[in-house]
Amino acid sequence: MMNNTWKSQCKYPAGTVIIGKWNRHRYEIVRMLGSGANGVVYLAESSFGLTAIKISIDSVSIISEVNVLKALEKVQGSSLGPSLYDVDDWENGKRRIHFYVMEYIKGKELLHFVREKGISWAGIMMIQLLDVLEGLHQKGWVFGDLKPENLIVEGPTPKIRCIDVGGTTMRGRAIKEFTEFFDRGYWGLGSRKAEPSYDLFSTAMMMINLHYPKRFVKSGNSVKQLTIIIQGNKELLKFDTILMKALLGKYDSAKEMKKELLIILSAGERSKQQRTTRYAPKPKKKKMRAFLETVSILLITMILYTLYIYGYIL
Ligand SMILES: Nc1ncnc2c1ncn2[C@@H]1O[C@H](COP(=O)(O)OP(=O)(O)OP(=O)(O)O)[C@@H](O)[C@H]1O
Repeated sequence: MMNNTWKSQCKYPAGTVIIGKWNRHRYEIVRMLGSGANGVVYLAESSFGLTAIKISIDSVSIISEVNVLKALEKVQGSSLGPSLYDVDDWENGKRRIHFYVMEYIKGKELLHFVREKGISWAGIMMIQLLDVLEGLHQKGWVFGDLKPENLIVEGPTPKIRCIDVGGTTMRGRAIKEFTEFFDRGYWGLGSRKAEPSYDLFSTAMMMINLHYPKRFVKSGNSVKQLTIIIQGNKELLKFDTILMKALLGKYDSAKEMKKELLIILSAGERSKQQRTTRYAPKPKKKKMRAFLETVSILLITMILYTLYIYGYIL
């Protein structure tokens, strides 16, 4: 983990040019995107277009994140993490800096997106996430540090993407990075062993967080506390059974959780449609009848007219 002195030494102004020692690609810093425990991320112009470049003095953390990005790319059909473009070192006169270059993911943080577009998007985003998690788990990985800040919704057709893969851990090992609110160990509801149920717990906590943007701390019996929280929100209550199952580690796979979530979401859609049909005025049927009448009259008139012409000519 980098300390603050190292972090401040990884700070560069806009216009700084980074040239890779080995691959010789050139990157011009546009601005800082953010900094984490292991490095600083910049937006940079390059021959790849606009990219995000993560720099660090810690080669081990860079290598380990690069390995995770490579593994994520191998998950069939998944584009959860950013694509990896380049890995290199930069000698800037003073010291050697390690960096990797990835796709710049432009979008809104999950919490902002749901706040802006409406809470009904929360379930849809969770379905997308569960889909990707299933692929990831099958490849032997567990995401680990799932939280809304790490998830970005991009594109005109909203798609969930992840900007921090630092917590991704091989199945069976101890989770590398976590955030208390989303960590089942903190809530006393399971271990920090990397297994699918760890991610599913975090997914359930994320769903809770989307409905309760102000996070809360553990107080007393976790199961009781979380049950009261879920039941205290009308929207969240619809997902009661699924959330409790995920919190208690009752799902073996993301696929199973996704299936049950889909059923709840589609039942909600159906009842919404029924409500609209029941209360909406019914001018459509009348319009249709009038249209059919006009068509019949026109047809009959045309037939009579043809017969008349035919008779006249004869
Ligand atoms: N590929 C990317 N596209 C767009 N923004 C990015 C990308 N990668 C990182 N960022 C931005 O840079 C910030 C820092 O990212 P980084 O992965 O270093 O750390 P973190 O997620 O904040 O913390 P930590 O790694 O300690 O959990 C992110 O919060 C995000 O705003």
